[in-house]
Amino acid sequence: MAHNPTPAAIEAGGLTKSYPGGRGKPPTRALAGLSFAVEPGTIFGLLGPNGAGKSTTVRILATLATADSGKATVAGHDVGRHPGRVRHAIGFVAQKQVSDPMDTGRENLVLAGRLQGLSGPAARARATELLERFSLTDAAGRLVKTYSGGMARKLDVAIGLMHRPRVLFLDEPTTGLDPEARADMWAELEGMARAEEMTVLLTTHYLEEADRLARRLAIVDKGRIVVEGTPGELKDALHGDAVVVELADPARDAGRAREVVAGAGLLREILADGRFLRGRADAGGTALPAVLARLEAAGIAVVSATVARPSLDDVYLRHTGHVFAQLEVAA
Ligand SMILES: Nc1ncnc2c1ncn2[C@@H]1O[C@H](COP(=O)(O)OP(=O)(O)OP(=O)(O)O)[C@@H](O)[C@H]1O
Repeated sequence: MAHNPTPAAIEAGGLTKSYPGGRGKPPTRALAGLSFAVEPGTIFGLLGPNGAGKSTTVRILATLATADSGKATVAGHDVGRHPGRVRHAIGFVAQKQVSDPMDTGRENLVLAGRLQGLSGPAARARATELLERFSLTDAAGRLVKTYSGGMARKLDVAIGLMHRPRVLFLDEPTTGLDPEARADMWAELEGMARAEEMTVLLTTHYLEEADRLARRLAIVDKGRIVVEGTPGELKDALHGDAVVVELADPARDAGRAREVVAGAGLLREILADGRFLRGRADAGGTALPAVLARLEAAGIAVVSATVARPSLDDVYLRHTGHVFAQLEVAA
């Protein structure tokens, strides 16, 4: 008998979506045939700059928008045919605050639970559990308007979890948070995903966030997925470390330095970039001393030299052809 693999918790196949341009302008193509699948119980990251199509994808999967073509299932339900079943199985944490600032944290949670169909005692018990999980117990009785941005964001995530969804959509959970609140949120989300055994689809425009939280991630550019894999796989596929040498007198030496290094066969993809000579090597730590020795022998002075493992920035550049812009959205 054929082995029946575990069905994906989220499956998107060939999604397309255009928005009308208005005033005779051509339509905006937000999704141009986007496909991916998420294994149950894992965090999957959709990574891309503003306008790449991440929110549109999440809105279609959460049944808040319809695709022009393509197919999607969430928790085994077709989003087009059974939107009610999908809604029952998911939690959706949008970018906008959903809690009521004039209620306490606990009141917000209990009300959300009641709206989602929990009994009073069940909603109160779940609220207590989630307040504890997100380190909000001490603030539970305070009005949300007194919360910091990070606390309000954590409360929003807790609201999305009240009915124990099997799949959680998190749309840019740390946009607008300061670095300390962001790090705190990452730690909370890691613990939450483990404890709740949920599937999480996270959209983000922070490379570091995807690297830290996602088991697998896909880079979205212009409405399609350009590459997908674990953060490690994507970085390893770049083959080798980045070696960077800063020249003391680039105007005089850059061309010759490039020739010397290329001639020795120590680096590949060599690029003279202003003061810097960049290249790749399988083992940067071994290649660098040899590169420096050759340059010294050729009388070329060096100011500094570094070896770095490839980062997701390098992955992004390789697959999209442009540098990742870390766009900060004002809170
Ligand atoms: N309601 C709409 N009407 C017209 N165009 C839209 C609408 N929503 C999104 N778009 C356009 O579709 C494209 C994809 O937008 P989308 O919001 O999905 O991207 P995103 O990657 O989520 O970006 P962000 O990080 O800003 O949320 C963009 O060009 C955007 O301007």
